[in-house]
Amino acid sequence: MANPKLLQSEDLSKYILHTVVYPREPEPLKELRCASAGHPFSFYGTDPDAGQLMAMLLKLIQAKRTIEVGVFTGYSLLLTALTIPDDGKITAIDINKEAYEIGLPIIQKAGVEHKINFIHSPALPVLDNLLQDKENEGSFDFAYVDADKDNYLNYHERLVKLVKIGGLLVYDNVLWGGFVAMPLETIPERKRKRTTATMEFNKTIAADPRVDISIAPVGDGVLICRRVM
Ligand SMILES: C[S@@+](CC[C@H](N)C(=O)[O-])C[C@H]1O[C@@H](n2cnc3c(N)ncnc32)[C@H](O)[C@@H]1O
Ligand SMILES: O=c1cc(-c2ccc(O)cc2)oc2c(O)c(O)ccc12
Repeated sequence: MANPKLLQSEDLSKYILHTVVYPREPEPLKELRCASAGHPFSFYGTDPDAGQLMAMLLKLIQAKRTIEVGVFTGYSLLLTALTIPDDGKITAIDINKEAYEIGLPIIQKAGVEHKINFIHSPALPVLDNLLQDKENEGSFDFAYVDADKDNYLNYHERLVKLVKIGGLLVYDNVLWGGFVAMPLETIPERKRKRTTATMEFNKTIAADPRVDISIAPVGDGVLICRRVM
């Protein structure tokens, strides 16, 4: 299903998905997307166009050691596992193991489970724990965050230390369906807290000298940060 989200044009979204994204989507990812479609939160899954960009970034930096905060049924996780080399490793963290178990048989069938260390936990203590060991500092090539939006700044503070200089930190949903650019009073009340958190996050990252940045308006808005110091 096409999702007009940011482009505001269902036809253009459909065009992009059907012309350049779906024809190149690996079969296991298609299968995982279909297996997740019946889930009440199926919209949580990383958008396939954002996924395509993510795979490109992983390849460009030849990522081997990655970390993911927010797994759900595993679309972005499987994408990463299919993209990094056979001896690559992904530390993947989520509080929801049931959702991960929906995608797990497909991950196993794709022959990439050995690259995954799934940690069933809130992410912050896991990141803090990793930082207890100095050896983990600057040891990751790539980090992907697609979890509780209110914590993005907390994740950034930890991940920027865990990712090496020259490595990438990628954040999903930074344009939050376009709400970040709307007057607050026009935004449904239940969406306001996350909208202000996302606005605050974007503003803070824009002023963070430790990273180069770019927002790609694919999916729901993907912020790419490159650690520079
Ligand atoms: C949008 S979904 C992730 C989608 C996933 N990247 C994909 O491609 O399918 C967000 C996930 O973040 C997880 N989550 C929320 N709060 C969390 C926290 N504090 N620590 C770890 N995971 C969390 C939720 O359980 C949910 O599975
Ligand atoms: O509508 C959502 C909500 C989330 C979300 C909310 C709270 C959490 O603790 C985690 C995730 O994430 C979304 C998402 O990643 C997306 O691509 C679309 C919509 C939502």
